[in-house]
Amino acid sequence: MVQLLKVHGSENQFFILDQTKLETQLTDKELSNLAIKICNPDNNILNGADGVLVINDSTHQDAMGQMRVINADGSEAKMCGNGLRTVSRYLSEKFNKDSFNVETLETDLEVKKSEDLAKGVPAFSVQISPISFEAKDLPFSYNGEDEMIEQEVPEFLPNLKFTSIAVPNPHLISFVDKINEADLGKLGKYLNEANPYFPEGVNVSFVEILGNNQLFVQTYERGVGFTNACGTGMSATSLAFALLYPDKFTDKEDISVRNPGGMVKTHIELGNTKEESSIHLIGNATFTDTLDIDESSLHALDLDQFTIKSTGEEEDYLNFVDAIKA
Ligand SMILES: N[C@@H](CCC[C@H](N)C(=O)O)C(=O)O
Repeated sequence: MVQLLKVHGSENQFFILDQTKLETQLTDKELSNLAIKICNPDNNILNGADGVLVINDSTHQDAMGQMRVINADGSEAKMCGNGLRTVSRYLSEKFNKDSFNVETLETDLEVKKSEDLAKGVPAFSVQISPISFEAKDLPFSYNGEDEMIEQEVPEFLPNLKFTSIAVPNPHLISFVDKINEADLGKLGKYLNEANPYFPEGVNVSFVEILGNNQLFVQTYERGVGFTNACGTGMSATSLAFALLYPDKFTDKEDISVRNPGGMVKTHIELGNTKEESSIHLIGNATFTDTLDIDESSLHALDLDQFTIKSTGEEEDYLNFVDAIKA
């Protein structure tokens, strides 16, 4: 028997698969097909998810495990901030450690257990790195520009300005007075189909500034569509906020970032260059259900065979969300 977990960070939903527990690891093709099937809400497995987080042994000694991120459409991303918090909790409980490194596709990231956000709402703080603004790292192409910072791009939407940051997955951010979901959906869809600007697609976030060090972020994710929250998106947005709105930002305090699924905190320290800045993302790591299945059924993608049990944690999370709304 193998056990998968259904988890979320700010209701950005994932299934965790610990490949180290399998006799035969799933191939990349099997992982991609698993994500497409299990994440599709029409298949009625806990209402689907935004992706699958795959845990492997680390390829070297400095990290306690490796995280891979497979989006709901089967594509692979370099990073996932909300997902990394849940993987950190999983590894922390597996190895009984509160502070360690997790290997991701581009680099090792420092993670550590934080104070619970509320009763029954465990939280982790994760480093978000590396940071790049360079067109080649997103990648994007627009009028031969090397970077896109508070740039008007009428081809995207008139009257808005856009900033693009890789952390290292790609983000396009626009600060708006009021989020227009229809515009966000249209632009997100356009930039994640074949288009001349972002050949590998991009996560698109619209941001409202609610006050000093207070943001609301909504994201249309590459490989997924609208999500309740995107951790790397809220992290890249917080850096853009610190750089573009110095009168509203202080590094003495965390930034509070609300999202449709709840709230996270980010901590930004600006560096000598913007790329040398540091970003930490702090938020819930909630395990909602366990899913048991024979390894053979998993390889055969016979997902009707899951035995599913609730952990009871979601009630505490929803109480926390009610409390922050009050
Ligand atoms: N939800 C994630 C980001 C997941 C990857 C993204 N869809 C991409 O393709 O870059 C997060 O919390 O960061």
